[in-house]
Amino acid sequence: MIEVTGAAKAFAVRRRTGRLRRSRTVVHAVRDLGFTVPRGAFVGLLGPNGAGKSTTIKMLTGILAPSAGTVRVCGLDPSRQRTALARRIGVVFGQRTTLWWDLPLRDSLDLARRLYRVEGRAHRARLAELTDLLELAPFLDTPVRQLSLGQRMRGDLAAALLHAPELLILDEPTIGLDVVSRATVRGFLERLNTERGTTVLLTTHDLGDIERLCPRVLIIDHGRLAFDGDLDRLRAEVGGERLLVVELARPGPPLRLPGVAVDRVEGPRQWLRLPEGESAAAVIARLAAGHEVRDIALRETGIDEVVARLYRGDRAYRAQ
Ligand SMILES: Nc1ncnc2c1ncn2[C@@H]1O[C@H](COP(=O)(O)OP(=O)(O)OP(=O)(O)O)[C@@H](O)[C@H]1O
Repeated sequence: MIEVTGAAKAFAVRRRTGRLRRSRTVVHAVRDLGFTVPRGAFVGLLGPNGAGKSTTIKMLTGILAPSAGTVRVCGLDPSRQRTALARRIGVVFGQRTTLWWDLPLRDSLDLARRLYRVEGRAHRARLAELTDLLELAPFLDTPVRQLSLGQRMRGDLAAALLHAPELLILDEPTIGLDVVSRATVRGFLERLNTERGTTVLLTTHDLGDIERLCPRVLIIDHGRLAFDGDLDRLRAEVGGERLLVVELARPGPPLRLPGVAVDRVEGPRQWLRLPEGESAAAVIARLAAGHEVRDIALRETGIDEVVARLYRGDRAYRAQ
């Protein structure tokens, strides 16, 4: 469905270097990027700010042409065959709406139908289905500007899906949404993928989206693919360590145990980092032998921390 090979995108930027002087520098937003997404997949695209996610999405949707390499989506060259591609994919940018601000949602959706040339009967059936799945009925006749962010996002999803695209590309679809709206949008995307077989690629900073929806994650860092795999593998590779949170009877200096690093000390509490392969039971036994311990908890590294470590470059990863 998506094939990206050796793709790069560079921007020439003019910077002020003095009162009158300008210099030209080149920003490499994406370099030597390669990945494929098969039909029916649900893939999350992650990366720190400025990593190149939006640039990648713009190349996939044909808004930008790559400076080098090839990008193919649904067998088409996005920047050269943008109109043909638009009939086969749906795109939603969480920060922007494609709906008409002053029109009721229903009219905006009707305009989308004309844009995509969806025939009347097919449109009605599809609209009824999307209205049901996205619970649009209570606000179909409300002008878009009066909709809440969550309602507008559901409207945007409907507009992007009226022409039944094979591939849905989303840029931060849950940004700014409250817990309930986020759950509705996630549930909808999951059904779209499992029941309809629509391929989905989404970028997000929300790791809850990833954990809930994406069996596979691509991580971009400095314009390059830094990881391609599932979250368990990411956790195993980057966040293999576990934390032992120990509460001692009284505050004291950092504990000294062979091979165990003390991460943090707060009064009688200490956070110990267990090296990979080290048995927690053995460390606890050693600890209990020499100290008065009130409480102990073992914590796996959360996925947020794992990703933060990867972004900080604690360890270097290459996509496989
Ligand atoms: N039109 C442009 N002109 C110049 N530089 C650009 C342009 N678009 C993006 N860049 C630069 O390319 C790099 C990648 O930007 P991009 O927007 O793709 O990152 P991102 O991963 O989407 O970030 P964010 O999470 O903040 O949205 C950044 O350094 C950005 O400043």
